[in-house]
Amino acid sequence: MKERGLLIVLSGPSGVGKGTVRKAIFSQNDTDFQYSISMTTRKPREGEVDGVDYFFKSKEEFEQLIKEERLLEWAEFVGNYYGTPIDYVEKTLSEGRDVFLEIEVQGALQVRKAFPEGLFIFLMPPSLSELKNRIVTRGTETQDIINNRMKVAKEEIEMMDAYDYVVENDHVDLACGRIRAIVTAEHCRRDRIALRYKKMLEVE
Ligand SMILES: Nc1nc2c(ncn2[C@@H]2O[C@H](COP(=O)(O)OP(=O)(O)O)[C@@H](O)[C@H]2O)c(=O)[nH]1
Ligand SMILES: Nc1ncnc2c1ncn2[C@@H]1O[C@H](COP(=O)(O)OP(=O)(O)O)[C@@H](O)[C@H]1O
Repeated sequence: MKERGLLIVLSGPSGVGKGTVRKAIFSQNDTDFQYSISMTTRKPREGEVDGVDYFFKSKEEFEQLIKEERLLEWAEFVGNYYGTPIDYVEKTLSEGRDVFLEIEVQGALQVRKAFPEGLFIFLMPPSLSELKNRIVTRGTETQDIINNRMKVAKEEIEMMDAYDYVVENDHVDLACGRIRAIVTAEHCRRDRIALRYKKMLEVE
């Protein structure tokens, strides 16, 4: 039987650079994690493509998915729903492939309950002023939303104890390197109990 893949969860406050770091990780050719595309009721931003960046859903469609228990986790974040389709995650892990989720903090805490064996990484800004700077320079949000996101960000940073690792996103390349190193180390740690190595001993 194939061993299950590793569920990797990258979370952290809005604007810290989760999307940027995730895209940088997946742009590297030797990345062999599978990205789980989320569902959202948020309107697409310019350049975003349905089925690539998100599966864009109406509020009614999303509520139906919740009712049918087709989401591993979901959260309402600054006025929109976001959620992870459960079928893709289960299928991919059972094929022995690693799944990578990039989600906000409430959702990550739900996943921790469902998958305590997952690898939970909190992406940390170098400072709160740098976090605000990143949200402002991205230019996708109004002043009201920025203030709201900063308030939520402080509450989210308080939740970092629930994670296995904290990675500072000072420079995108450095943050990616740290995440890849953590995943590699986690695989090596789990290899201690891996069936394929135990089986080696059975061969005369
Ligand atoms: N709980 C949960 N959060 C998600 C999911 N997909 C994306 N998010 C998070 O929702 C938040 C808002 O995402 P988005 O509107 O794309 O804005 P941005 O990430 O700040 O550019 C971010 O913190 C995302 O990481 C999901 O499936 N579940
Ligand atoms: N290490 C970094 N240094 C400087 N700017 C960054 C860094 N990482 C991300 N950014 C910028 O910060 C803004 C927010 O990043 P984004 O990936 O959208 O955050 P999140 O997905 O966590 O909300 C973007 O304008 C992005 O280019």
